[in-house]
Amino acid sequence: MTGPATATRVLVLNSGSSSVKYRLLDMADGTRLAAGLVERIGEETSRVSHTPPAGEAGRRERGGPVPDHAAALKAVAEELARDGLGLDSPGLAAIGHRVVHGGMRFSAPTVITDEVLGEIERLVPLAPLHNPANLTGIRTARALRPDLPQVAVFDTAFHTTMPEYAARYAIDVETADAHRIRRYGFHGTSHAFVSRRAAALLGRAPEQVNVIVLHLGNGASASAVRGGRCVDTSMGLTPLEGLVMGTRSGDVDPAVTFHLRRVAGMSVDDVDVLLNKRSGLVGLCGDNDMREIRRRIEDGDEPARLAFEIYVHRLKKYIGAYYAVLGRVDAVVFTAGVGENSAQVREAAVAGLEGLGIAVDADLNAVRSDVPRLISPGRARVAVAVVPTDEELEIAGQTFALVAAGRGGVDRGA
Ligand SMILES: Nc1ncnc2c1ncn2[C@@H]1O[C@H](COP(=O)(O)OP(=O)(O)O)[C@@H](O)[C@H]1O
Ligand SMILES: CC(=O)OP(=O)(O)O
Ligand SMILES: [Mg+2]
Repeated sequence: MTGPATATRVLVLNSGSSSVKYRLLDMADGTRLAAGLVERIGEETSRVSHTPPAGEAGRRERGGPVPDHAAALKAVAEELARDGLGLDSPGLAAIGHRVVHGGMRFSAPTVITDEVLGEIERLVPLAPLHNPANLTGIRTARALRPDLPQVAVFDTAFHTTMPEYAARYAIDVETADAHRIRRYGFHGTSHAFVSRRAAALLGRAPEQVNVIVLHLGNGASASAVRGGRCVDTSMGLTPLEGLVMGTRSGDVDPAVTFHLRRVAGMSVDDVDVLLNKRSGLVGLCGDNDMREIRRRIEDGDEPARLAFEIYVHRLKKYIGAYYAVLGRVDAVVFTAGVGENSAQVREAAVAGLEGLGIAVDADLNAVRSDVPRLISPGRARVAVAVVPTDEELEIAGQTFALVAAGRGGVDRGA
């Protein structure tokens, strides 16, 4: 086996509740060696799609049940081995894992020890949809390659720079502190990557620009980034707060919860499921895919139209709020599945904001492309941009930098 001096490959695992996304990169030159997705884990109709070094043309797909995350990781290892890139192949320097909740403690990528694993476990109640899957991914990968550094890259890390007045909720301080209740924020790996790329698109250093990043995927969040540091973000204690999402409500009056308990006799778990899984776009119109919602709107479907309007109204409110927070905004940046692909969402979200210097050029907005691009009119005071996110690439970069430097992550204590 090649020694650590020449090991430059990083495997990234992004374990979701029912899927595992993975990518194998050679960090020496940034080559993507392989990538893939295991979907619908735990169902009869699971699917493994694997893209080998040859690229899309060599893509392999197979069905058949993948009962759990351990089986999913085994399938990933098998697919990689078929390309001669198995977990025991020479050159693998580390495995980087997306971990959604890192609490107050982890503000940088961190080498995973038993103790770090215990802390991620302790944070499960704050990210019940995400951290358990992340943990299974880590445990399985460690069992397969116990000798290899495994690195956790936290969604919350980028947001640890928020000032106290943005991170604290206005609730009784003792209760909040006793139960670690505060705004943590999520999708930080994406917000960090996209805000940096946006600065590059403007031809300036990240320290010189203020940007509003709108990460609109299944989960969605906004952040205000001043000079490369996050100063506010829309997700909170958990990834439920803020924007309207595929299945999550985003902001609601917390009294909705008491009301449903008292009046509708719903349990806390019922309300949890309602707000996390049966709300957002799916709760409003039955569909959580923006493409389908747009098709229905074209056909004159009223619930789909209203769902769309609620979605973009919330987005517009956050753009305005973060404009006020930042004072000066250099760019409003759209990213993730909806942000990168839906010209209608982008147009509707900034409609009427010309007074703030924010507008899109209809022709530029209509262009379909997978590279970072400006969509605002030439002379606009505020640039509006589409910048594709790449969480896996960012995780690989952070993982490799940490391993190459041969040191542990910043650990600020509990
Ligand atoms: N062409 C498109 N037009 C509008 N929305 C799209 C398009 N392609 C993908 N999307 C949206 O992107 C969402 C998924 O975003 P993505 O960032 O991949 O999600 P996640 O990583 O959170 O699972 C889908 O729910 C879909 O609504
Ligand atoms: C934190 C979060 O919401 O992640 P995702 O968008 O992957 O669900
Ligand atoms: Mg995502």
